[in-house]
Parts: sequence; C-alpha cells; structure tokens
Amino acid sequence: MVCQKISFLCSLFIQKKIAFTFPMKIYNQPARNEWESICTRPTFSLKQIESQVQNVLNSIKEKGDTAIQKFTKDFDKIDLKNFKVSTEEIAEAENLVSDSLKKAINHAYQNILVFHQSQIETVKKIEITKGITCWRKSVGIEKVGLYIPGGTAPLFSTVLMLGIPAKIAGCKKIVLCSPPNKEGKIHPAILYAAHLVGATDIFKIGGIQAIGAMAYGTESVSKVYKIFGPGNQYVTVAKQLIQNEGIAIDMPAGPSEVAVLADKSCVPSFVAADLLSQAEHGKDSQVILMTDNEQTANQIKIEVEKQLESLPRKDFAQKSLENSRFVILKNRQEILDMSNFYAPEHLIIALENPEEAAEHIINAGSVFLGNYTPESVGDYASGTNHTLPTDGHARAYSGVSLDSFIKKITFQSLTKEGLNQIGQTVIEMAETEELKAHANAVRVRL
Ligand SMILES: NC(=O)c1ccc[n+]([C@@H]2O[C@H](COP(=O)([O-])OP(=O)(O)OC[C@H]3O[C@@H](n4cnc5c(N)ncnc54)[C@H](O)[C@@H]3O)[C@@H](O)[C@H]2O)c1
Ligand SMILES: N[C@H](CO)Cc1c[nH]c[nH+]1
Ligand SMILES: [Zn+2]
Repeated sequence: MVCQKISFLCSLFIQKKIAFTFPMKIYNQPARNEWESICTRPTFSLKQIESQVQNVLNSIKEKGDTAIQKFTKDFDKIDLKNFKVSTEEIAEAENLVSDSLKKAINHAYQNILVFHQSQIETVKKIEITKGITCWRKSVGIEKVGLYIPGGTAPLFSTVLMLGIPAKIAGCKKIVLCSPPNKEGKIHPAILYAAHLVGATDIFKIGGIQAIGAMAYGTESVSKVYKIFGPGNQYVTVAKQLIQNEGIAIDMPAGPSEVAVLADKSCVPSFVAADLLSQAEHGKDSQVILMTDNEQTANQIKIEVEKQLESLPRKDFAQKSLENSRFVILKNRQEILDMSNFYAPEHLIIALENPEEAAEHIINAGSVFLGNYTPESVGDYASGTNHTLPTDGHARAYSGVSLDSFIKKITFQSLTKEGLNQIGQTVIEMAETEELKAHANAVRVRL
C-alpha cells in the first residue's frame, strides 16, 4: 500500500519536461525532434573558452617556464619554482602508499596489461601477386605526453590506463603531468603508479599549462609528439587547440558521462549507484537514464535521492544531476535508438538479454552488460581503458588502446618480375594524371 502510494506520487512528478525538487529533468515519451535538446551536454563548447585557452597557450609558447609558473600560481594557487618531481619525491611516495593500495594497483595493472597486450598485432607479409609483397609494422610513438587529472580528485587509475599501453607500445620518452596540490605536491598514488609504468619525466603541472608545456616544450619540459589523457573542459579545449599546431592527441576526453538503459529486469539500487558514480566526477558531468518503464524510473529516482545523501562528493553529484535526465521511452527499440543518438562515453545495458541489445550499439565509448557489470569496474580494473570520448565524440572516435600509442608503417618490396606485372598499370595511371616523372620512375626500370 505504502509502496503504491510512493509510486503514485512519483508518477505525478513524471510529466513532460518539468523538473521538481528532484534535480534530474524527467521526460515522458518525448517526440524525436526533442531528442537533440534532451541530449545536449552541459559542457562549454570549444568556442566559448577558446580565446581564453589560446591566450594561455600563446603565453607558454613565448615565455616557457616563466608562463607555467605564472599560470600555476593563478589557477592552482601555488608558487612553484621547480616543476619536476625528484627521485626523492618518488621514493617518499612509495613509502606513503599502503600495502593494500599497492596490491589493488598491481591487480588492476595485471588486468589492464593482459587486455592491452592482447591488442598487439603480428606482422603479416602479404604476397599480393608474385613478386609484390606488402606488410605493415606497428612502431611505438617515440615521445608521448600523459595528462593525469588531479583538480578535484587524484585520478591515479589514469596513470595505468595511459602508461601501460605506452609501455607495451615501446614509447621511449613518457612525459607525465598532473596538477600540484596546495602543498605543491602530487598525490603519492599518482607518483607510485607513474614509477610503475616507467614514466621518464614527471611534472607538477596541471590544466592548460600542462598541455602547452608538452606541446611546445619549455626549459624544463620536453616537447612530445602526441598528448594523451582526460581532463576538465580547459584541458580538453587546450588539447583540441594544440592539434592545429601539428601535435597529435588521443581524442576529446572531457567531463565523464554515462547512459544507463534499463527495463523492469534491472535492479533499481544498482542503476542509481551507477548513475551517481559518474555524477560525482564533477559538476559538468552528465548521466542519463533511458527506460521503457515508468515504475522502474520511479524506483530508480527514489534510490538516487537516498544514495546521494551519503556521498562525500554530494555537491558535485547534485550539480551534475541538474544537467542530467530521466527519459521514459516507448519501447526497447526507442531506447536503443536514443542511446545511439546520444553516443555516451559509457553505456550500461541493464535490459533483458543485454547481449542481444549490445548487438545494436553503434555509438558508445565503452559498454557494460548486465546487472553485475558496474561502470566502475572499467574505470579501474576490468582491463578495458577508461580514457574515452565524451560529448558525442564516440560517434567517430575510439577510446585509448594500444593503437593510440603506435603508428603503423607500411612496407612493400617488389622483384623485377613483380614490377613487370604492374609497370604498365602504373604508367597508364600516372600519365593520365599528367605526372610524367612518376611514369618514368617505372619505365626506366622495365
Ligand atoms: N573522458 C574520460 O576518459 C575521463 C577520464 C577521467 C576523468 N575525466 C574527467 O576529467 C575531469 C577532471 O577534472 P578536474 O578539474 O578534477 O582536474 P583536471 O586535472 O582536468 O583540471 C585541473 C586543472 O584545471 C585548471 N583550471 C581550473 N579552473 C580553471 C580556469 N577557470 N581557467 C583555466 N584553468 C583552470 C587548473 O590548472 C587545474 O590544475 C573531470 O571532468 C572528469 O569527469 C574524464
Ligand atoms: N569515469 C572516468 C572516465 O570518464 C574514469 C575514472 C577514473 N577514476 C574513476 N573514474
Ligand atoms: Zn569514473
């Protein structure tokens, strides 16, 4: 009876586009032309902060360490003269990390290692036709830069996610940057993990400063060829801007997000915990529930409210829930369609027969199937990478993997017989393109 009453009251709340005290906006069977606005992210677009970020980058390019020092003082509120982490600081960090945390890190390390090692491709030499052989070889990018977020939480798990594939790829120089705290230090777990993955240079630099330092190089930081890692909107926009200057990046990996697809087979308390797990990342995170069952939505809503109360990062989660949505859709097909439209960083499928539903997913960073696969396992230790495209970029980008740290160089070798076979074809094509010298390079050999 009590249950029915609660359910009745909740169903009164579920009306089109009206938010009540519950911070998430609730939509009941929205029309398809409303999906775009429902799926809008709360993050700044590149344009909104572009000029601010570009000014900081320009200053770093021009003034190097002096600019890093100034912006570290402005944004991180600490006046540092030396940004490089010393071997003494690494040794000290190793003592500060408890044995139980070391054990957990090593466990996660092994699983991430196994999954990323499985991505190694063996060289396959293909004989196209007699005398023409082609092959492709993976070579690690020599100098890479890893950004480890540390503004509101020390994400040492990101060190494993970036450092392990960098190491497997054989990257020679691995520069790592993370913001200093108010004491001018980096969290010991970040330093412990950085040492474990073999980072070659570690710097106490955060935000735009870190991306600029690794992109341009300064007196103390070496310039790298590709920059990896997640971060807040300033970090993400800085990464997007330095791309214009010829530095590669992994992808835009901004504020965390999760979509949960749930039907009556889900466990509401599990779904609520999953939504809150990404909401607690920061005020610009976004979480979305898509369901075909109003009763299920009510139960999850009650659980979210209950669980939110006990979170130490309640303020962040509450703010992020204000940007978040509960969407009640007509049926399973509509749930899958909206999920592909949204293209979430993380996607949890808490639907009946999740494997079948997963077959229909075409846009998502990383997918978690069934009631016993919380998104947090992918954040830390299942083996998959947690550096993933946000803001709808999962439509075209993949998350970080071993591939992100390597270039694939193609090779070919022809015998005289092989050249005889394709010579006329190349000459014909080159002359039609009016490139006589191309044709001659073949003709002189025939
Ligand atoms: N997509 C992914 O794969 C993924 C993975 C992990 C974390 N994340 C996200 O990373 C983010 C981490 O954010 P964070 O802020 O805690 O740490 P952060 O390290 O990304 O950013 C902190 C830095 O931002 C800079 N900064 C702060 N306010 C500024 C301002 N007004 N102007 C210029 N610079 C400013 C400071 O220099 C500070 O050092 C979260 O949004 C989290 O959701 C994403
Ligand atoms: N969920 C984040 C990616 O969006 C990764 C992370 C690190 N630690 C906890 N979570
Ligand atoms: Zn997370």
